This record gives sequence, structure tokens and C-alpha cells, in this order.
Amino acid sequence: MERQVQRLRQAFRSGRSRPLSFRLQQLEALRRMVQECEKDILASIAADLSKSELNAYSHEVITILGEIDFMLENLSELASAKPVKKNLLTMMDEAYVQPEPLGVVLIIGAWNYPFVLIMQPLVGAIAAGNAVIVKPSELSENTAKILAKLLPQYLDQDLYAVVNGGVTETTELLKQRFDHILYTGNTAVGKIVMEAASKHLTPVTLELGGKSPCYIDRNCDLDVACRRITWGKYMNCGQTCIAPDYILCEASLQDQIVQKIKDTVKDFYGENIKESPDYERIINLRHFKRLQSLLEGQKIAFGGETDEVTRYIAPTILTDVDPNSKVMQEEIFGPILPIVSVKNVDEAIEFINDREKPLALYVFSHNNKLIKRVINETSSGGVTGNDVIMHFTVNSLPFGGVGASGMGAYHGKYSFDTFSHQRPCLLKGLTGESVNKLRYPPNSQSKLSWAKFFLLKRLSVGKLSMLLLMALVVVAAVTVKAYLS
Ligand SMILES: NC(=O)c1ccc[n+]([C@@H]2O[C@H](COP(=O)([O-])OP(=O)(O)OC[C@H]3O[C@@H](n4cnc5c(N)ncnc54)[C@H](O)[C@@H]3O)[C@@H](O)[C@H]2O)c1
Ligand SMILES: CCCCCCCCCC=O
Repeated sequence: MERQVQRLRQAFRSGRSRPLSFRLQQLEALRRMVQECEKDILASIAADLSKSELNAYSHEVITILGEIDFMLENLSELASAKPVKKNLLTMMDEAYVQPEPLGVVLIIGAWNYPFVLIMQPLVGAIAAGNAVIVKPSELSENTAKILAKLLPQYLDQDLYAVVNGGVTETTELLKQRFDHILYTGNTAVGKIVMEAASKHLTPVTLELGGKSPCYIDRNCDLDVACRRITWGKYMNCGQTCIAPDYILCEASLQDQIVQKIKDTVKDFYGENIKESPDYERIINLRHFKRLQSLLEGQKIAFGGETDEVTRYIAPTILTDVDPNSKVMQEEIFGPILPIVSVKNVDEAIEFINDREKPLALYVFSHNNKLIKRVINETSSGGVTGNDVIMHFTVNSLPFGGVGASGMGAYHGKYSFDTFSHQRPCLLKGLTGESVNKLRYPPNSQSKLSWAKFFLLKRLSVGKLSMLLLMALVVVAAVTVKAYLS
């Protein structure tokens, strides 16, 4: 591992990854890879998650093609130096922020969207000019293998590498020195990653999980709300980091919600859900058993059927759920949807604020003021009002958690920024020593007064030019008057 990281660092130091032309060429190669190898990529995702290839395309490949296109279109603007406002002392100088690559970065992905969670940060890291090691999840082994096979065929091999493996390999990898680590996965491992990174003072982006609440207001189109929730909850068999984890609503809405979700499940997946190409399976036996145990002692209003051999768990709804029960203590990450009753929106807000900050928050209501109130009085990684999941798809929005659901963000411009250092640059000339005397010893009261004038007066360059122009006009008027008289 050490040698591999060193090899990448050497290639980074050669400066090869920096020119925009090189970055664009690598991003184009990445796009070619996705297009030319689409069949193999889809087959791998499909095999890992018992997913149809159509769903593999719409859940994962579309996002990546969109992200690559965004970077290709916007890279030159993102990477350009941004001039900044100056003060009176620096008005003759050049001041700007120059984004620069961080160096060698590590991207660790999770299994539930195994292609997106490696490729989307990789696009940002390449765009920002870094060397990159990606470590796909060992649980989605087919996608891990295809990434290890394809990426070196399309990308510069000295700058970009794939390391496959499980805990042992990742632990070894984390001993190395990186310039940034972006990790996606559960909170417990997030802490391990952060601790390892701290040994080298390496900054981290942690894309973690949590229980994302979904509040349904009485004043709401329940048909639409339930259709959207059904889609977001049972997509990928509930194994989505921003799936609505549980519903909060007034007790009187509970039965209607159950009925409407039940009807939608039938519309989406048919009478025999097991036969539906759109309904996935649980990733492994450990997660299957964990999910089964969450059903124990619960009132199952819908679903609940399980099949260990195929790791099938039916779309399930639990009603009258006790907030202290096990299903409400951990992120569900499966197709089980508890409904917890609250008296009103005040109680919903209190319920959310009594718990860790979630990765996503959903509110359904016709009342925009109520939606805004819930947003203003709670905190979460992201929010979608009157829908679920969709904020993930807008790459002009930063995607990430807050508090226990993570730190930092990526997607689009935010990926570029995450993998860049915003370097402040001030370029002065070698003249102007008379003004500089103000800061050289010996200090005096009068120097301090001048320094205060120059540094604290809220005089922008614009205002100063206006003042100079006015002074010029006055001088010209006086001169003309003197000439005429
Ligand atoms: N915020 C997001 O974007 C996002 C996206 C997907 C998943 N998630 C969250 O991830 C969780 C599910 O993922 P998971 O953790 O089961 O995925 P996982 O098991 O694939 O683990 C994630 C990564 O951590 C590595 N890893 C596991 N144990 C390790 C250890 N002891 N030391 C070092 N590395 C280790 C794995 O090899 C893998 O690459 C859920 O909580 C979900 O909400 C978050
Ligand atoms: C069109 C919907 C795409 C949804 C992709 C969701 C990815 C979530 C990543 C976290 O698990």
C-alpha cells in the first residue's frame, strides 16, 4: 500500500494532473468508459443488488453521466482564479483565490449504490486535479471488480488506482498519509476513518447515515405524498442512505396512509412482489437478520413476509410504533416503514430535535409556511419538501450530512471545492514603501491612526474611484472658473 500511495504521490508531484486539458481528457475518458462498458457495469450492479439493469441505469449511471457533463462544462470556471475585494492598503495589488488540488486523496465507497458512491466523488477529485485511490465496498464485489478492471483501462494509471478488499486492506490503507479522505458508510466506521486520518491531520468528508424523518401534515394530498414516499422508501429495498426512515403524522392519518401505501405498492410491484423486476433484495444475511429482528414485537399493518433463502423482505409498514422500540433506535436501511403518531407539527419538530441530526428530512404539506417552519426549526443534512430523495439529484445543491449524519459535502461544484484548497493569493509590487512605513517599527499614535483610516474605513475601491472622480470634477470646475475670470 505504502508503495502504491508513494507512486501516486510522485505522479502528482510531476504536475501532470494539474493542467485543465489533462483533467478534461481524463473526465472524457471516464465518460467513454461508462458509455462503452455500460453493459458490464449494469450487469455488475444488477448482480450485487438483485436489481434490474433498467433500475441500475436510472439509479446510478444517469447520475454519473450528469456529473461528468457538469464538470466538463464548468471546469474552467470552477478552476479559475477568483478576484476578491481589496482594502485601501492593497488597492494597487492583485488579490484572488486560486483553487489548487490537494494531492493524493482516498475515496472509500459503500455497497448500496456501489457505482455512484465511488464514481461521483472520483469525478470531483479528478476535476480538482488530484491523484486518487478509490476503495469500493467489498460487499458489492461485482461492482468492485468491474471498477478495478475498467478504471485502469481508461484513466492514467500512475495517478488513479483502485484498491479492493475488506477491513484488513482498508485498515492498512488508512495508515497511509492522504491529503483528503472521503468516506461513505456507517457512523461507527466513520469514527475509525476520522481517527486514522487525524494521525496525519488529514481532512475528511464523512458521508454517513441516520434516521431520516418524514412528517406528513393533515393539510396534504395524501395520494401524492404516499406515492412519492412508497417510491423513495422501497427503492433499492429501502437500502438508501436518504430513504424516509419513518413517518411522523397525526394518529387520525395513520390508517389512510397505510391503505394508500398498500395500494401504491400494488401499482408499482404488482400482486406478486417477489416476481417484480423493480423490487430488490437485502444485500446479505447479516442485514437480513438485523431487519427481521426489527419486526419483533411490532404491529405489522402491511407486509412483514420474509424469505431467508432469497433475502426477500416485503414492503412493510408498522403502525402505532413506540418511539423507544428497537426499530426507532437505529437506521433501518431496509423496506420497513414505522409510523409514529404525533399530536401536531410542534410535537413533530420536538421529536426530530430530540434525536441525532438526520441525513435528510421530508415534509409533506399544502402549507408552504409549515414546510418553512419545519426547516427553520430543525436541522438535517438536506431537505426535500413534498417529495423524497430528490435533493440528491440536483447537483447544484451540496450533498452531505450534519452532526451524526456526517461532515462536508459534495456533488457538482461542491465536489470540486471539497477536493481543492482555496488558496488566497496577494501579489504586491515593490513600490509604495511610504505607505508601508505605517506598519514598520517604531510604532506611533499617528501611524496607528493612519492604519485605522486605511484598514477600518469602509471605503471600497468603487467608492474611492467615485471620490477621486468627484475631486477631479471640482478641480476642473475651479480651473475653468479661474480661466474664465
Ligand atoms: N451519506 C451518504 O451519502 C451515504 C450513502 C450510502 C450509504 N450511507 C450510509 O452507509 C451505511 C451503510 O453502509 P455500510 O457502512 O454498511 O457500507 P460498507 O459495509 O460497504 O462499508 C463502507 C466502507 O467502509 C469500509 N469498512 C468497513 N469496515 C471498516 C473498518 N473497520 N475499517 C475501515 N474501513 C471499513 C468498507 O470496506 C467499505 O468500503 C448506512 O448508514 C447508510 O446510511 C451513506
Ligand atoms: C433517480 C433516483 C436516484 C437516486 C439515487 C440515490 C442515491 C442515494 C445514495 C445514498 O444511499
